[in-house]
Amino acid sequence: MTTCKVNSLVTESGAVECKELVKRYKQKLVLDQFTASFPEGKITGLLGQNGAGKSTLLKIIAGLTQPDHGEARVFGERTNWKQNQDITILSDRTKWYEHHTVLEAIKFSKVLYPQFSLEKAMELTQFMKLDTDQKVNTLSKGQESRLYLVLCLARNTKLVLLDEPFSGIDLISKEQIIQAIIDYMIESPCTLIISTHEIHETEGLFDHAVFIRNGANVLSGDVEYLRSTQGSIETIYRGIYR
Ligand SMILES: Nc1ncnc2c1ncn2[C@@H]1O[C@H](COP(=O)(O)OP(=O)(O)OP(=O)(O)O)[C@@H](O)[C@H]1O
Repeated sequence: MTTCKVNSLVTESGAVECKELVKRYKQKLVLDQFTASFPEGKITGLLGQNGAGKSTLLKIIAGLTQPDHGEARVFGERTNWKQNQDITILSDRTKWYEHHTVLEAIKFSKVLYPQFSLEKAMELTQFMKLDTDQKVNTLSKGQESRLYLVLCLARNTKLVLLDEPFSGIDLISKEQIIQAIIDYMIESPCTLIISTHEIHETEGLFDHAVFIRNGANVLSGDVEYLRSTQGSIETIYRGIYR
């Protein structure tokens, strides 16, 4: 497949604008002039194979790591620590609240984040079928992923970055989580960027897609437009990474 960028049909301004981001770890080039726009109020799938640079990119957008070159702007501002209250990031390596119960983890989040909604957290906890009295360190991987998602979504930030929220989760749980995200977006619209290499199950979730290969944006655009011109997201993905 040829490398190209598709102009999005979405007219909203980019909530996140990345320009010529370069990131190296020692000699390894991880982001290579990465440039992309992530539309406001939409769900963007950040798609790519293992090691493509997805997590690194999300960390730069969240201001957790700095690029060597280029810039990321979130709602018009260069990423900085002050935006912490406006950005939620769910990292696949996050380990939170291990000795707390689910309810204690929720209450602790309320202390940490002023905008955190206890009401929304309890609603999501019920939907995700989590036992509020269970200790976090006894949760299965799938239950743990559900809890992290509850804690992220209840923070009510304008930008939510979910790094591999579906990894290690069974199909039914995945579908429930996807439904929870869709419901959440209807009730509390925000800008959501989700990194994943699980295209098949998540295809219907995305409004916008960015395909990253070897740290570069090789294709991006409105999902409906991509589908109408190039086929399903899964077909496009196979074409890019085969
Ligand atoms: N702190 C680090 N130090 C050194 N190398 C790193 C570091 N973080 C990431 N890398 C390397 O950067 C490359 C991109 O990693 P990254 O985690 O961003 O990819 P990814 O697309 O999120 O992968 P996956 O889908 O497997 O999670 C990989 O080769 C990884 O080994």
